[in-house]
Amino acid sequence: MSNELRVDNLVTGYGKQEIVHDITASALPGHITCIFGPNGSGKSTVIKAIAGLLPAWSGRITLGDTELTGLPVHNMVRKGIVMMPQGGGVFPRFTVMENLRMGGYALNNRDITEDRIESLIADYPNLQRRRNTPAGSLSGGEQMMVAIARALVTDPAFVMLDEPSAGLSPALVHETMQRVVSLKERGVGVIMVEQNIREALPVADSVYIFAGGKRKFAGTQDDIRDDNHLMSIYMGGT
Ligand SMILES: Nc1ncnc2c1ncn2[C@@H]1O[C@H](COP(=O)(O)OP(=O)(O)OP(=O)(O)O)[C@@H](O)[C@H]1O
Repeated sequence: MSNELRVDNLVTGYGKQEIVHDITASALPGHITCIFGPNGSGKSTVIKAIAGLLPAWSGRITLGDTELTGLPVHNMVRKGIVMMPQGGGVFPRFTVMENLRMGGYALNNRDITEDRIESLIADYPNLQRRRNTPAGSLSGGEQMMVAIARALVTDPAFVMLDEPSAGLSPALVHETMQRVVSLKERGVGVIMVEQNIREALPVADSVYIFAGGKRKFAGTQDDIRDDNHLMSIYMGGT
């Protein structure tokens, strides 16, 4: 498929330690692809490799017909793939606007960056009001909004979110998932690593489960719900 983001037979790790063993997965624009699995199963490692933060030891990363394997982060951003790290990665001493401008660094065009920020921030009234406030003084939920908005400044085709619900109250987790759905509605492909399966599963168009650095399941949320064995082993019986 022309705009499909794929990893094929990905192997990677840290130092000499192989963490991800031959994982194949794909994601579509305008879809939410969720990756679930126990702690330490390699979920974050896979999305770091897709983002260009970790080299692929073997295997391929492609977007449609474009080869992405081996590209550094700033080139991945130019190809339309951005990642929001665990915790959002917002710089607390910088203002909301300064954080958003950092999202546009790879564009290398101040006017486009400013225009994009203005149109994005219009969707986030809380951030609009606090645009000159240091991000560290915002609530956890607002900081997550800064992180998501910052990921959108380059107008990406795919956004990878590493545990966006971590540390948020149940109400904010729900709001964050609604934001994720709104990304999909804009046509953005979302790849989301999540521990909060209860909130994330209902918004997922496709689901992967990783365990021990291997792919254990690929399918839809309905496939998972129908599989009692999977539910009890990997999903905590949710
Ligand atoms: N920077 C690093 N250096 C060395 N080992 C690492 C590094 N980051 C992660 N690991 C190891 O890689 C393995 C997989 O970690 P990863 O973060 O991908 O797991 P995960 O499935 O995302 O789980 P979690 O939800 O706990 O983050 C773990 O054993 C972890 O200790």
